[in-house]
Amino acid sequence: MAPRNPTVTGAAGAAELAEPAARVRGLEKSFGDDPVLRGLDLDLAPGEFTALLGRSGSGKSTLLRVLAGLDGEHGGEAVIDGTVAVAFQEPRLLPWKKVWANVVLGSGSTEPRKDAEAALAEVGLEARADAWPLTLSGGEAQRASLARALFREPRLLLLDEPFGALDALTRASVHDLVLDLWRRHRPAILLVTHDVDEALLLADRALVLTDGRISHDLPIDLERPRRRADPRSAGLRAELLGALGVTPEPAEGTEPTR
Ligand SMILES: Nc1ncnc2c1ncn2[C@@H]1O[C@H](COP(=O)(O)OP(=O)(O)OP(=O)(O)O)[C@@H](O)[C@H]1O
Repeated sequence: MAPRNPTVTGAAGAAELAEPAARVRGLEKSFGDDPVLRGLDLDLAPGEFTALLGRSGSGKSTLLRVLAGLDGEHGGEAVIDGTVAVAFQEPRLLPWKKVWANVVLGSGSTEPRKDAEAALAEVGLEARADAWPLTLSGGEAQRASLARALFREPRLLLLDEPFGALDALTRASVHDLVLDLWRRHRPAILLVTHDVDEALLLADRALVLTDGRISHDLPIDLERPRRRADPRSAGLRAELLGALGVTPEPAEGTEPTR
């Protein structure tokens, strides 16, 4: 994978960094007569890891789709400063192309095989470069999907429940991988998740989407050890669960919010 864009250093780079990776103002989105997003405002800072929580049907995926430019018309403004990449819960790899070809698909790389191998090595999947996507395990497919998303060095990486379909052990290893990739490439990340503990583990900031707007925008202690169920996050955890209408439980572990 190419190194991060060197233009982010120096005076011009500082000005570039000051621009939010995404700037959303008064975003409105309806399906038929049903409004989903109702005047939503949001800034995502460069390099910031943000988790987006909200009850089922609150519009999280709709917001991601608008940011990714995958949805048609909307009201208000959504400005993305730079390249955007998306990874979904179901890795959308083309089954008729080998894993390596999926990674560099549409990238215009002049040395696609070499570039794909480097990107796959970064996610620990170099041995599967010549595999067909349908032969990958869920965790492997998600790693390939991350390699493909990061290959373009996006300034904004949108993750729509990318860990949702993985078993607990695989999920933990992909969590570690995402944190590692984020630290190395430093895109701004917007992660949709139903799991408050996952948000507290991974993100710098937690948002809750309620009634078409960001109802809670909570910073997470950046100095904390990034581990599950860290007691320092207990107050914030209770606040987020309260915002989602879930009764907090004292037990550790995953807290589904649907
Ligand atoms: N293409 C579409 N056509 C019609 N309605 C849609 C469409 N996409 C989403 N919706 C509706 O918009 C609302 C928000 O959907 P969205 O998928 O954004 O919610 P979500 O918060 O991501 O939900 P979940 O957590 O269950 O994935 C829902 O009521 C959904 O039925």
